[in-house]
Amino acid sequence: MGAAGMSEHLFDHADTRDEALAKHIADALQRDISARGAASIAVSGGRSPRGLFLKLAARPLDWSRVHITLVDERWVDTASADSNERLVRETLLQGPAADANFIGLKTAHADPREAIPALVAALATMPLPLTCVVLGMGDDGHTASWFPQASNLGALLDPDNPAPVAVCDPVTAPHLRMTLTLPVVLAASEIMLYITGDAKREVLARAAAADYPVAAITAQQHNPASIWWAP
Ligand SMILES: O=C(O)[C@H](O)[C@@H](O)[C@H](O)[C@H](O)COP(=O)(O)O
Repeated sequence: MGAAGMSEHLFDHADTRDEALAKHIADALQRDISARGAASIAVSGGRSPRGLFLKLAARPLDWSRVHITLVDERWVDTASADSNERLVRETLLQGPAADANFIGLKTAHADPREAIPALVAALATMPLPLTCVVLGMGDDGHTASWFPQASNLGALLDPDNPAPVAVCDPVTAPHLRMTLTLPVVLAASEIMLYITGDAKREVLARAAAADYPVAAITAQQHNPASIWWAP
């Protein structure tokens, strides 16, 4: 399924995949803690990563030196079942990992565009470039909140976009979104694509030919992603 340079980690069970990826991420975070005193990660929400987050939270790390943010967020109250922040708080920011520094992408602003200056300032407090970015992918080939029908998709995927975050109206999915832009993701030390199920594996395989937004990750060779797949 991969383009040149991408490594594939294929598992028989989601549980073993999650265990292996949690260890891989924790090792990367530990390397940055040792090398620069702090580490950073952006994680995706959605339905898939609950098991990964529970396993990652259980890894022994000095979590007070870890900075966590989201790849993207739905513009809903953080108490909503659709909130990615809620998922991260309930699964990843638990036990010792509750000491991590978390920056959510949802503010109290009714209009997400008004939140951008505050979010840019908040993200600038993280150790950058990010140590890891964990991307999910939708059946329509979106990743982050880079949705195929979004009117500003070109800007979201512009490698020279100076804005680290942007608002996206997905058109084909509920809720306005706040999302990291492509340059922030590509600048990370490691990009992981976290993919579950045969249908998504097929989407990934045709991403470049179909010009899906996820091809901005899979068809570039500047910073090849690793794929972590389970049925
Ligand atoms: O908030 C979101 O919608 C996401 O962060 C999004 O990019 C997600 O990773 C994919 O849509 C896959 O979502 P599922 O895991 O729910 O299939």
